[in-house]
Amino acid sequence: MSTDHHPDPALLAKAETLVEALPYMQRYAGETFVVKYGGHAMGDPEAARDFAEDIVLLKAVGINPVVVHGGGPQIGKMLKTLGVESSFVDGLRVTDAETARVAEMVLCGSINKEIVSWIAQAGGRAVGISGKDGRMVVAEKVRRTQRDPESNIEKAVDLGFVGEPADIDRRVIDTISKAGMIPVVAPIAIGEDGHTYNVNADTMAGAIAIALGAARLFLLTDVAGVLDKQKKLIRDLTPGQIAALREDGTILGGMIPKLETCVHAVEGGVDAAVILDGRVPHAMLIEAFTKRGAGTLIGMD
Ligand SMILES: Nc1ncnc2c1ncn2[C@@H]1O[C@H](COP(=O)(O)OP(=O)(O)O)[C@@H](O)[C@H]1O
Ligand SMILES: CC(=O)N[C@@H](CCC(=O)OP(=O)(O)O)C(=O)O
Repeated sequence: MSTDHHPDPALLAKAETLVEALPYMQRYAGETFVVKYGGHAMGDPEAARDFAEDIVLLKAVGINPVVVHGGGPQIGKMLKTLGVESSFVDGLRVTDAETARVAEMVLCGSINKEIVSWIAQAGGRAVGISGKDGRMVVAEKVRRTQRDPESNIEKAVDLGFVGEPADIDRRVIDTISKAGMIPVVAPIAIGEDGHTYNVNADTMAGAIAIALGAARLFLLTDVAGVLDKQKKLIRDLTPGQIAALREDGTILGGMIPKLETCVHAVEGGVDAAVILDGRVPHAMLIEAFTKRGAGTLIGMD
């Protein structure tokens, strides 16, 4: 028997990490975390394995994780293979009937089932669904206008079958979560008109987070979080500060709809939304269970 009372420092550090996580685990037990896994964050198999382990760990400590995934780059690749032209307006893919068919095939088919498999490999039980299943998400057609550069007149642009959630029935997700399983949702919805609608994955995740009264909305992407003009990570933001950063041109491109989703979510009752780097190993665990956190946290003033 050892008489040494000082354990290996490396083991002690591991134990301390677990103890540091305890108050966070206690705080979040029984709460819902909605996690959006973006198409860009999805590329690397190693990162995908870490992501799946984090999700299974959240479930194991009594949190209800709900995964909403993207797949924009993968849809783009398939459309190219099939010779279908694709364009974007304000970060939204213009979706005709053929594009909607391909988006549904890629999102609900290969990507959704791949994530379900990763979670299974990490020891969890995931159920892959789309917004159509159980009539969970009923979408309405997105209406946009654009200024014509020649006449300077605002004109309506038809994005086709691009939808935004108008009505969410949480029963399917609740049933899966209560059964000890993890819902994995593809951002495809049904319209009142019976058509298939393509929904931006950030928008879908935000709407589901509000409907579930989630404690956290995590948006996993391919940057460290929101960066300032010097490319330094901004750790905390409020809706007011986001409006100012948009005004001065710090926030551009895909970050604009992402932050709109975050503001909408926290104003809709989600405690906080966090933009995280999905390429960083275990970014979600660092954010949820350590004092340091990771990424940019958006909360109310
Ligand atoms: N201030 C900013 N901080 C961080 N990223 C920004 C900022 N402004 C614009 N971006 C861009 O937003 C991108 C993330 O949005 P997007 O490409 O739509 O992500 P995803 O495909 O994961 O949903 C970043 O890769 C970056 O190019
Ligand atoms: C309407 C619309 O733009 N839908 C998106 C859905 C996928 C998505 O949002 O994927 P990421 O999160 O990986 O970008 C699209 O067709 O690309």
